[in-house]
Amino acid sequence: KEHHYEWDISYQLKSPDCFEKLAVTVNGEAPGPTIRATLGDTIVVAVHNKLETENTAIHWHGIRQIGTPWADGVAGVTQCPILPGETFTYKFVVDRPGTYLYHAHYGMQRVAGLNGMIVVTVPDGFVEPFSYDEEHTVLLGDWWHKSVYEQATGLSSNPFVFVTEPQSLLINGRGMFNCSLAPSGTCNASLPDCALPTLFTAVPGKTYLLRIGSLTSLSSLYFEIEGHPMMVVEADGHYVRPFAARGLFIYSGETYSVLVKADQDPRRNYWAASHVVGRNPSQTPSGKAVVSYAFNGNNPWMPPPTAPPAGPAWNNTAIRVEQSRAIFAHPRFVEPMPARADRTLLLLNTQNRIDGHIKWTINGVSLMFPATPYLVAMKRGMKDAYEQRPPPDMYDHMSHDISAPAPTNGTVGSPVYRLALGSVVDVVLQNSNALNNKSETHPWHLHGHDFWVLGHGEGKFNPAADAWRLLNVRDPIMKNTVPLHPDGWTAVRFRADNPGVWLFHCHVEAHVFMGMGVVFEEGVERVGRLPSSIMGCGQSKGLH
Ligand SMILES: O=C1O[C@H]([C@@H](O)CO)C(O)=C1O
Repeated sequence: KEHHYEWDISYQLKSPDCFEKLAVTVNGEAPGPTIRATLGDTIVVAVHNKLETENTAIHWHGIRQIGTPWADGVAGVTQCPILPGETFTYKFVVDRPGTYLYHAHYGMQRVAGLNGMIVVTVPDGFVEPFSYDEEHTVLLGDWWHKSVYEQATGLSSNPFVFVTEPQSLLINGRGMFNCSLAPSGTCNASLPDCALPTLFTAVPGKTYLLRIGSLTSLSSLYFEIEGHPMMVVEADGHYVRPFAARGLFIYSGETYSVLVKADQDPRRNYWAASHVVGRNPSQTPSGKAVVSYAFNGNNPWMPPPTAPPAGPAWNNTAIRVEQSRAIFAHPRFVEPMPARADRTLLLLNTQNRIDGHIKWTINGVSLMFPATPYLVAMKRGMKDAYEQRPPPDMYDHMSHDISAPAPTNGTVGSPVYRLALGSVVDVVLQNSNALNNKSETHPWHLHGHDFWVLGHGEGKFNPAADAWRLLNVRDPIMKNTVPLHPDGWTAVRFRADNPGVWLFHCHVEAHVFMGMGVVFEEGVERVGRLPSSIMGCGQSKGLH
């Protein structure tokens, strides 16, 4: 079945947390509509860029784009940006059930609000390893009152100005900001789109599947519902060995499905809350929504009688690592993993000062996209369109001290890891201290593939020692996004079996903007004829 959408992308004045601000919207809405389809369906989205003065591109996060690498939606990697006034049509197949996301992938535009969810259901007759009565989608976000332009300009300025912590956390596009903190006239609790929090209704006794996704730009979150524990059953489109939790740590770019039973006192309402973890949340109030039972006499708009839950200690890294380590494939859905890798990349992130600018580098290289999208440049053999020298597979892991800021400068460039088609690649992400002497959380997202999550560890991964023995090769979960925790490492394995050019990057919008990503290529010669609609910029001018 084909699903057709016509999307007008435009700026609109929105006040999701009562502060009025320009937001990039889909057909006037931010977040955009949820795309719903069944396994094997084709999605066709005609994107009309009505931003007047700004380009756009939309990435379908978690969709592997098998055979359609030009539809991945990353401006600079898989296509030229969509210019104001232009229409670009994405067409792709949803080939695995689960919960996925979409968002802008042009500069830092995602910060301005263009995001939403994709729900792919199983076909009739397919039995999932759990059951439920109804479902709700829960899209988590963070929100700034500064414009995306101010944020991007600060990051690329000398002196460097970081984006600061978000003013609000959003749940399905709604947040709560204390207006008394804002300059008068900018914030008003009676603005129509801010007056009420998101309401989730529940029928007493029913079991709900919550499809939770995070598209925060910076924040790592903990999501919980007062008095209602969760059973985690799906992650990034893969069934997990179910585990119970009071709440869920979720990182930007991840999705989880959890089961929640509506078995509490139906005569009152309950808070659902998101809290910042991993960074100091003192500037960011928790996100709040309300769970209300459909029960005679219960008023859905009555605030819950209790104080919202406070969430865990934001700086307790250990409990977050513990959750990461508790996620395994469901025993009946273990995807067989190749026993060993053909190639291992040890990728160290450092924060560096390059020509007076603060950048993130991976093995010394800060990624900057070339003017010609990689996919076009590589398929057409435009060798001077991007850096030909490959980036390093390893960093100097013997001598590098991860608890000290980077001692050396890096370079800014556009090199590519060229992977043999069909080969198995291990990637060990290694964290280190930024220039401020702190190690941060970095959720890494791989385009075009899922990876097996081999493990998370503390300190420095040492390939020569017995670090490999710590890895789970028995029932690793597959995901497309995984956190790299502070002061630690994360190891993943994937099969480079999807011809195309694929970004692998930190999903913190400011960090990828500062260069925290790498590009993989495999089998680009096997990619079918490129649509001319992805061309028109850089050396592909005139090929449009
Ligand atoms: O990328 C970042 O820059 C600042 C700080 O590290 C500057 O040194 C910060 O908190 C980030 O997440």
